[in-house]
Amino acid sequence: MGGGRKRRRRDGTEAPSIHPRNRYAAAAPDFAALAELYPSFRPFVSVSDRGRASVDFTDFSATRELTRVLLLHDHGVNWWIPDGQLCPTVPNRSNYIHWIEDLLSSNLIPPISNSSGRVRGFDIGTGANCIYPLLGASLLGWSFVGSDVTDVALEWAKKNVESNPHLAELIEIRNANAVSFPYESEAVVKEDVSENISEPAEDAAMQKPSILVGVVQESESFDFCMCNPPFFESIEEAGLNPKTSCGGTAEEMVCPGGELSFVTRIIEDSVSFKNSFRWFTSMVGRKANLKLLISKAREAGASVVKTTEFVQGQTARWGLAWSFIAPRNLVVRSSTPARNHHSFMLQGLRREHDAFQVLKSTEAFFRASDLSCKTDTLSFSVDVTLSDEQAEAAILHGDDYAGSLEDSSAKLQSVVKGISFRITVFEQIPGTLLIKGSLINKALSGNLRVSCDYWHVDTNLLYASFIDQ
Ligand SMILES: C[S@@+](CC[C@H](N)C(=O)[O-])C[C@H]1O[C@@H](n2cnc3c(N)ncnc32)[C@H](O)[C@@H]1O
Repeated sequence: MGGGRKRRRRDGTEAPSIHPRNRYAAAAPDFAALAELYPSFRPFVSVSDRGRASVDFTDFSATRELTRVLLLHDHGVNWWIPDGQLCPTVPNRSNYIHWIEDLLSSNLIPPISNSSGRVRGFDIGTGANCIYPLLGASLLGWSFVGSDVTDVALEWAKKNVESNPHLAELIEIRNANAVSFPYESEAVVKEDVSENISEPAEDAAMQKPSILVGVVQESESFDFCMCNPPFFESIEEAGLNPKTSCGGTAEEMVCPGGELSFVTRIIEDSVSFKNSFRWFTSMVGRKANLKLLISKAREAGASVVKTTEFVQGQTARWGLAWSFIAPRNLVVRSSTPARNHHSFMLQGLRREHDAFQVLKSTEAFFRASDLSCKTDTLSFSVDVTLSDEQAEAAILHGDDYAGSLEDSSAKLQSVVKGISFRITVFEQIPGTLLIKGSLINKALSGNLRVSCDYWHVDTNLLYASFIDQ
């Protein structure tokens, strides 16, 4: 999210960049230095005539050894997986962790009470590699429940936790097959009705393992859940990327209905845990599915939906987050006048909070929401642009405030393009700043209210974030 220098794709859209807090953002792993330090890694590193060290990513053993060495060297984590299991790429997986960190630190929705005071996450389908709990615990001290359904994943996830006594207290591995019955998952109930089958819920659950319902206990609460779902409907669809060999068995990569079905079930289950999770999140592999899932989360009653795009080699991946918790700064759309500018004063600021610092904070604030920003330090202004998805989400966001969901799909179809606004910071006297925002593309008359509301919501949050400082 945000930060870093953005690359442009051929179609002119911005390519996502590595998260600025990712430890590999400044410099990619140094294979030669790692080979010096770790003799077991040495056979997998070749050095060109020009002295450039490289690793053959089409070799599973090389990819796995690189992951092992990076986890050990940079994260102090002991790790291994058996042949053929999905091998995670440490820099890519770290981006998802940092995006969640951004969601948790945003003021958008209030925190949920958590007795330990420690961030607690639920990793759906943690895999044999257990990568997200190991990264979240080692990088940020978070605690996790990691669930899975296959024997090999459960066995190796546990082994990976036990090999790290310093993290073992923080990570619990849970078998999602061993659900606590009886339970009534909406998904199961709906299915029984639609197929007119009078099977007991247990039998239906045997066919489709539980995801959250029955796995999460009633008394539990989590700051977030995350998931790298089985993306594909068949192993043929999963195919093989000839440029890499990250392994991955059918159990890991495939499920009936693919990611759309899997993440839909998470959304359906999330309704039963509206107040037990602050954020529900999942990775999504297809843009078309992302759009459908945004709508499904809204239909399920989510009050906030956020998305991001992850940098993931040649393959595009998105992050989807939703919550049922009411946003802190409610702006009632129907009563918000359709203005194309808005301003407020910040008074009594400390000396170090001058116009320049506030301008930089403004930029950082919007970048943290994954909006594209261009700052002009001469005019003390920052231009903020929403992507099409963000604009769509803004429209839907607004509908919830207005309390009407009926016309949301119609509005979704009238795609809003090119929403951007300018925030300018004026220093009135030391300690007093005027923050002014105005729409840049006023030609958007039909969507002016939406754009203005989006800006209005975010400037309220912006204001709140200054007050918090
Ligand atoms: C794509 S893998 C992700 C593994 C790991 N989290 C990663 O990012 O490399 C998906 C995982 O979901 C697991 N899975 C499938 N159905 C599940 C369910 N109902 N509950 C929990 N895990 C499930 C699979 O066994 C597999 O380990």
